Amino acid sequence: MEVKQVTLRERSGEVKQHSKKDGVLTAAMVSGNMSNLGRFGTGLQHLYHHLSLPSYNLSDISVLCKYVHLQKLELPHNKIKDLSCVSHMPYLVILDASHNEISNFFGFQPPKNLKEVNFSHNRMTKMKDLSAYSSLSKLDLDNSFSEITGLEQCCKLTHLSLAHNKISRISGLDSLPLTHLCLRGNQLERIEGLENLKSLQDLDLSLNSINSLSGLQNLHLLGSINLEKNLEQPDYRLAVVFLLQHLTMLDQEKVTAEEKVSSINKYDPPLDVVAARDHMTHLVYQLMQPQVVYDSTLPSADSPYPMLVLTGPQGCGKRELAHRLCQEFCEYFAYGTCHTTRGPYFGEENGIDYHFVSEDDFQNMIHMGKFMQTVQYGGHRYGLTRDAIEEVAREGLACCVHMELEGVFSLKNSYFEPRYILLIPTQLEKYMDHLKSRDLYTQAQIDTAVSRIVLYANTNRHRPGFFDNVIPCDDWEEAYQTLRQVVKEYLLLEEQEEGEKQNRTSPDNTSAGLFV
Ligand SMILES: Nc1ncnc2c1ncn2[C@@H]1O[C@H](COP(=O)(O)OP(=O)(O)OP(=O)(O)O)[C@@H](O)[C@H]1O
Repeated sequence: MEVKQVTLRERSGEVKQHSKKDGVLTAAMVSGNMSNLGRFGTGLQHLYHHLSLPSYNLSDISVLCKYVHLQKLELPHNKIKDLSCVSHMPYLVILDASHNEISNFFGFQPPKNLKEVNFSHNRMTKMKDLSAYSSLSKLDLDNSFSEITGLEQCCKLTHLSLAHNKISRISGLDSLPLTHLCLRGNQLERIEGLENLKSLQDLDLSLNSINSLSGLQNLHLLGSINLEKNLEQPDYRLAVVFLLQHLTMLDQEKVTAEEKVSSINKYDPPLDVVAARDHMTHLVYQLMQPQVVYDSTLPSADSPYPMLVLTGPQGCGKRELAHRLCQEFCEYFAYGTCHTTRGPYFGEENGIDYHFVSEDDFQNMIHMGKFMQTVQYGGHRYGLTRDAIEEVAREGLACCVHMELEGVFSLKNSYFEPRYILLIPTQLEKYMDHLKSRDLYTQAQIDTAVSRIVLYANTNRHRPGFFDNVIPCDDWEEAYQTLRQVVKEYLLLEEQEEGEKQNRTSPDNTSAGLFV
C-alpha cells in the first residue's frame, strides 16, 4: 500500500523522515529553515511523487533533478532563480513556484502533463510562446507583464490569473476555453477581447480603470464578476446586473432577486412599469396645481368619461380612421388633439392634427400637471391633455384619440374607462409597402414600427380583454367598415335604427348613452 502523506521535519539543518509506510514514500512535507537541500532525501529521490518545500530561503534546488518521479512540486516563498531542474521531471503535473526570484519564464523542458503552474510574484517581465505546454489548464502569472501573448495554443487552459501586471489591453485570449479569468490590478480602461470567451464563468477585473461596461454583453455564462474600484458611475451595480442576467455574484456580493428586478425596471422596464411611472408623474403634477372646478361634463368616479382609443403600430391608418369616424359620427365623437414635440409633416395643421410644441413647452406642461398621459416615440414626445378631453366634453361629445401601446397602458391607470380598439396589420409586406409609400420614414423607423407588431399581438394574446376589439387593418376601407360597425354596436345604433323602422320615433342622439 502506498503512503498518502509523510511529514518530514528538519532539525538542525537536516531533514528527518518522520514516517514511512510499507517502504514506499510518495509525499513529503518539509518545514523549518534550510538554505540548501544538502543530503535531503538521499537515496530515496526516485520514490518521491510529491514534494513541498515552502518558505525555506532556498536558492539552489539543482539537487531536485534527481527527483524524476515528482508529480507535484511546491516551492513557494523561496529565493529560487533557476528552475531548470524541472526539465528532469517528465511526470510533473503541478508546479508551485510562486513568490520566488525567477525571471526566466518557463525555463525548462515541458513535462508532457504539466497542468497547473503558479509563477505569481516572481520577476518575469515578458510573456513567451507556451505552445509546448499545451496541457496547461491552470496558470497563475501575477508578475510585471504589459502584454498578453503566447497563450494561443494552450487549448486546455480554463483558469488564468494575470493579476497585478501592467496590462492595458486584453488580447490573445480569444481561442482559449477559459472559465476563470483574473485581471485584477492592471491598467485596463476598456473591456475588450472577451467577446469570444463564451465559457467564462468567473471574471475579476477589479482595481483597473475601466469606465464602461460595453464588452460584457455576450458573456452569457458569467456567474461572478468583480469590478470593484473601477467605474464611478452611480448605480453601476444595477447596470451590470442588467447586462449580465445570469450573474449570481458581483464584487464579491451576492446578486439579489430584488436587484435583478430593479435593474430591469430601470433599463428595460415592462410597459406597465413605464405606464405606472407616467401616470404617477402626471397625477403628482396635477395634484400640485391649484385646484379648479372642472366642467360638469367631466368624469366623476361613478361615471367614467366615455372615450374611444384607436391603437396600433405607427402608420397603420388609425389616425385617418379616427378622423373619418369623427366626421361620420360627429354627433357622438370629436377628435382629441394631442400635443407633440415633432415637427408637422407636409399638410398637417397645428391644432388639428396635433398641437405642435417645443420640447421646453412640453416639459413645462408636464410640470403644470396638464397631461393625462405622455409617451416617447421615435425620439419625440406625445401627450394627451386633460384640456383636450375637456374641450370635447363641453360639446357633449366623446373624445376619439389614437395612440401607441404605451399610451394605452398609461391611460389604463387613470380613472377613464375608454373603449380600446386595436388596429393590427396582419400582412407584413403590405404594411411595409404602405409605410414606404408614405415617404415619411427612414428604414430604421419602418423596422421599429414593424417590430412592434409583435408587442401588440402579444399584449392581445397574454392579456385577454385588454383591447375591447381587434380589427385587422391591411385593407383600410375594410378596416373602416368593421370599425364603424363596432362603433354602431357600442352606440346601440343598430337597435335604434331597427326601432326607428318599427316605431318611426326619433332616437335620443346624445352621447350620454355611449358605451354603456
Ligand atoms: N398621446 C399619445 N400617446 C401615445 N401615442 C401617441 C400619442 N399621440 C400620438 N401617438 C402615436 O405616436 C405615433 C407616432 O405619431 P406620428 O403622428 O408621428 O405618427 P404617424 O407617422 O403620423 O403615424 P400614425 O398614422 O400612426 O399617426 C403614432 O402611432 C401615434 O398614434
